[in-house]
Amino acid sequence: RPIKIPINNRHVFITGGSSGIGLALAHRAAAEGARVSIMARSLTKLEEAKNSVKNATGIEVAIYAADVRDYDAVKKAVDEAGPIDVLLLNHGVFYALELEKMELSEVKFTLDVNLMGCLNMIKAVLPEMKNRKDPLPVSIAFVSSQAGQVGIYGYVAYSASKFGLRGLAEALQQEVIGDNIHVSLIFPPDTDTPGLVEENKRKPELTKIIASSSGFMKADEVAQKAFDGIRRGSFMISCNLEGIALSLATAGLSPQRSFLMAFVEVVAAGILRFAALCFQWNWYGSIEKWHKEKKCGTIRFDDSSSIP
Ligand SMILES: NC(=O)C1=CN([C@@H]2O[C@H](COP(=O)(O)OP(=O)(O)OC[C@H]3O[C@@H](n4cnc5c(N)ncnc54)[C@H](OP(=O)(O)O)[C@@H]3O)[C@@H](O)[C@H]2O)C=CC1
Ligand SMILES: CCCCCCCCCCCCCCCC(=O)[C@@H](N)CO
Repeated sequence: RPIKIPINNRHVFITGGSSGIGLALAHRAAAEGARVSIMARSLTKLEEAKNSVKNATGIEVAIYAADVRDYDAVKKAVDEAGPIDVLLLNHGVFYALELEKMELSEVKFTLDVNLMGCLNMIKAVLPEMKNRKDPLPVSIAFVSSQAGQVGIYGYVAYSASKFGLRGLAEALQQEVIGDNIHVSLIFPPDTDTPGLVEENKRKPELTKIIASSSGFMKADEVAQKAFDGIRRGSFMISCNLEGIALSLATAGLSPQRSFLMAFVEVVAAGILRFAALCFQWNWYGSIEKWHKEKKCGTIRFDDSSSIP
């Protein structure tokens, strides 16, 4: 059933709040009159973020330096910050690279930060969130990715971590609904952030081709969509038009609050499966073409290298 989660005057705690989407979320939360706390590893980046929010809104953000992989550090930060009304699990690491070229340590790092990091946070926050005195509904929201709705070339480890969040969120929602806690998953497309600039430096060609099926957004637009969805208590929050299609096509057995959206999901299911197959046809076409070109490329290279 529909609900409304207020943001104004509530405590919003954002992991990875010192950069990119997290920083945009911090700006927006402050602008909406929330008390804001941000957490990340680098204290320098946290202080810069604090200043930038202060300059833009006049609001003093609380900062916590901790690694989400370290449960004790996370627990200490959360205890210091006090009761949380909106927990935004936004921290994340990503490199686009074929599994073959990725070190196993990088795979493990991705899963540890993106998936276990969220579980550490939730374990630390949940007891106090459940025992809150305030009867208002509260939120736990995850920043996933469109690569957490469909597997994409180059994102083996990353997609695994983000698909993991979906299972986590579906199960968690059933466990916490009795405490008026509402779970959301946010699914951004490629978004203009320092993290993406870094990722683009060594992104496989095929990852670029396939990911370009969806749009490109500004971090601030993603933050706006995120808070609109959190306020409505939406389980799945899409950020652009392709994202809406993707969420409808992958609705599966996830909960739905809006009767209108439930109706659209049912009616659109067949045609969206058709659209999904067209996308797959296209993507596998690109993969086939790329392999062919690569083979030709090798032959040409071999030929020229045999010329003295
Ligand atoms: N940009 C994009 O194209 C998209 C991004 N996303 C998702 O959005 C989220 C934010 O991405 P984006 O803003 O681009 O990333 P950025 O790299 O710009 O920022 C990541 C933030 O997470 C923090 N962080 C990273 N590792 C840890 C850790 N172990 N413990 C605590 N904090 C950590 C970073 O701070 P520090 O390094 O100091 O710890 C930083 O504040 C991620 O979950 C990402 O997967 C989803 C779709 C698209
Ligand atoms: C049936 C309808 C289908 C609709 C179109 C589907 C389009 C899918 C495109 C997926 C793009 C994934 C981008 C990941 C961004 C990200 O997370 C990174 N920048 C961070 O690593």
